[in-house]
Amino acid sequence: MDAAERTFRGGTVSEYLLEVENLSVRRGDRWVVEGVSFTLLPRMNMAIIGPNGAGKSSLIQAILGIIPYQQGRVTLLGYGMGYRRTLPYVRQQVAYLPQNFQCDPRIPITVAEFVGLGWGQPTWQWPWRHRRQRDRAIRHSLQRLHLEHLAAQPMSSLSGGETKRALLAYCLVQPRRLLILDEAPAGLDLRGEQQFYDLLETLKASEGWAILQISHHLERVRATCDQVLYLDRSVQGLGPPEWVLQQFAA
Ligand SMILES: Nc1ncnc2c1ncn2[C@@H]1O[C@H](COP(=O)(O)OP(=O)(O)OP(=O)(O)O)[C@@H](O)[C@H]1O
Repeated sequence: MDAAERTFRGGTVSEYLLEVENLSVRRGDRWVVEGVSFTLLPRMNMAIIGPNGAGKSSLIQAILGIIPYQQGRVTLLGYGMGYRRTLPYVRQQVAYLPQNFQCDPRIPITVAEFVGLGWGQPTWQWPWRHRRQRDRAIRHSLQRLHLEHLAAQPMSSLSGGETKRALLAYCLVQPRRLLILDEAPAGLDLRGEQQFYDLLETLKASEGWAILQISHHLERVRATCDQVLYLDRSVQGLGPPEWVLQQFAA
């Protein structure tokens, strides 16, 4: 049941996909994120920009529950991220593409198996009942990313560009509402980066994803994003790309 459905059933939830309220994160003995608030609408593409060490990755990791936050509130699809009962449902709606992802060669996982990790059913259902459905979803996802010929290869043997495509296949293997990217195309050459973003735009349009992305590529942010958040521990600017980039990243 998502936020729209809960509204339909008479609940009082907002139209936002993601709401971050007054979030503060401590790492070691320092506050690295302080009092950050913003909202994300369905299908919106928002970039988080800012200097090195500004707290961008920490903010995203706290939103995803990878690291703890000390103050504030995160609401995804109308559910507080702190509720264990709804967390598996909420997590299934979100995919995260980390910075510099590389599969450890000591982990013997094939590309198809890796993509399958993105496919989830509620935990109370028996997994083997869905095996056919799952295999079909993996095959379809690999086909869409032109990775069928690599399905049985170890993940760790893929090139940088192929690894990014496998990550997108992982996102695509089931319907999702939100993609969170932490400098996802880092490490690709210019052509690879262009191909990655073209693919992302195509999939965003076809899948209806909202995107929250950390980026240092200001020209691309200007051309493709709806909103920009300039972070330097706290929010320095939030608004349309033209305005934020002119004010804070000139
Ligand atoms: N595991 C950690 N323990 C302690 N401090 C950390 C840890 N990880 C990051 N930090 C510190 O938190 C601050 C914010 O780091 P973070 O990686 O969130 O910034 P960022 O804006 O994503 O940086 P970059 O653009 O360089 O990737 C930095 O000062 C960093 O040194």
